[in-house]
Amino acid sequence: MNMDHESLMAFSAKLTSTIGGLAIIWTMFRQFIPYELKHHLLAFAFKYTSFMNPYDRFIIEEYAGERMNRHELYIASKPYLSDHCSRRARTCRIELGKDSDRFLVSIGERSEVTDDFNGVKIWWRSSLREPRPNPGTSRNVDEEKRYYTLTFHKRHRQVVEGSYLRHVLKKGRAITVRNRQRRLFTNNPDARWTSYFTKTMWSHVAFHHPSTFETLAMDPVKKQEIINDLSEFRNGKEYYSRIGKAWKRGYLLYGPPGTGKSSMISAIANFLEYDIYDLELTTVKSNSELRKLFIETTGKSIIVIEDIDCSLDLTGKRKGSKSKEEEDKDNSAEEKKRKSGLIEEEKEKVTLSGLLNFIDGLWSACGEERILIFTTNHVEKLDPALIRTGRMDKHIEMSYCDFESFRVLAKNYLGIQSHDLYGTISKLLEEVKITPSDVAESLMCVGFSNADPRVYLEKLIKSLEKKKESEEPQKKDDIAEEVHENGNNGVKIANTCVENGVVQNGN
Ligand SMILES: Nc1ncnc2c1ncn2[C@@H]1O[C@H](COP(=O)(O)OP(=O)(O)OP(=O)(O)O)[C@@H](O)[C@H]1O
Ligand SMILES: [Mg+2]
Repeated sequence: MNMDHESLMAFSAKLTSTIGGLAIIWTMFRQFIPYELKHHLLAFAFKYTSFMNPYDRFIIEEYAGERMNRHELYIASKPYLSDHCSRRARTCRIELGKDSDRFLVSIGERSEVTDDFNGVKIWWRSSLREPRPNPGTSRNVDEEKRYYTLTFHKRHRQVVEGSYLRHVLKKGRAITVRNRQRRLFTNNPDARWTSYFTKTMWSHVAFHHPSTFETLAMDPVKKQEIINDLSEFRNGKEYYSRIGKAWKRGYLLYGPPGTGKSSMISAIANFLEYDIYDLELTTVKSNSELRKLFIETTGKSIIVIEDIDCSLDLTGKRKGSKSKEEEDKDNSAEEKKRKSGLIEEEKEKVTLSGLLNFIDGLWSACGEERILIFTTNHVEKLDPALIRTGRMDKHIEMSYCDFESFRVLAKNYLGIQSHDLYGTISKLLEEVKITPSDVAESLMCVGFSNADPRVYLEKLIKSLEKKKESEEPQKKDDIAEEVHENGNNGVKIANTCVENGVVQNGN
């Protein structure tokens, strides 16, 4: 025991003197060796050590090149490591998973795990590079950077490069789809790019909307057509690349307020399991801001612009549709504006042509698997250029409640498939225009789960009858107008029609 202690002392004395010696050599090396020679010696030492070191390293940074896009491999690595290796990590990060019923474990910052791929060992390390402070200012020179380092034996380089990274990407993406909590993004008017790197144009919340195609009241044939269209789109990656078209699709939803346009968007998002980007155009200041917003959207997402007719002045101010005189007038007005500097301001504004550029122009070149949905209550107000086929691939009309739609709502709200009052309701729905939203209002029975459906169906009948009565004078007015146009002969015919409750052309 005593002997051991002595040898330990001797060893530590030796170590101290060796370190001291090395320090002296290093100081002499720095001070007395000429720069050129020093450079050559260091290069040689580096070559020698890397020759002796049998391990290679790959670095996967969070942002590749431009800070606009996160590196796909980096994004996929996190779920991959959580799923495959987190059990072996000493420091883990815990998050609440989707539906809040289980925890997601991922490897923590600056921790290491080992992966095994067909007998090849790969060491992963997650790192964080702190931002460098800018002396004299409160700002930093750059941003913090996250990255993974993969270390593996040189002889496995081909396997890692050839198949392992692809395996990580594929598995990571699949796990992301399985685990992901869908999000609802909104463009935040206060989020300005104070720094090019930090500000994101979108803020988000978890998306939980219960609307599905099952709960959506509309013509069942039309509904099935939409479901098929969406399924084809979701599985259409190869098809789109074969025909040389960007993997994107545009829908225009139109119809009166309360007919289910927003409910349809939620149903589509739930069906496809996509995120939603709700783009509020009125807060977008310029076309360049719009471009940044579009570029920041991710795949598997729906970009929604609601009430498109109210968001922009979409009346086409296109050349060609104007006469020579009008164009001359415009040109002189533009000249005046240029002089007063107004033209610069206008250039910045979000315009119809700016929007159209993203739909089928430059935006098509970046990103894929995106659906663009416009909604409007006044389809007739839209510029034909905005809704021409190819730009908006599918036009879907959401209309007033018919009997089929009522049946869906009655099933949703009252849990019934049929009732002896259905006949009366069916007849009234043929005569009265009522939105699904108003029908839903009558059928709502919050907190009375045992309530008799008859009570609510009768409530609906009452509101339909009331609506019918209020519509009668309008119908009479319409007929009177026609009669006025058709002269005396028509009066007799029209009066007879009104008395019989029939509305028809009085010619
Ligand atoms: N087709 C429908 N199927 C099921 N529920 C509907 C339907 N239409 C309307 N509703 C009900 O009415 C409410 C309002 O509908 P929604 O917001 O989808 O209408 P909208 O067409 O988007 O109206 P707006 O044009 O005012 O935005 C919904 O919350 C939903 O409960
Ligand atoms: Mg809506």
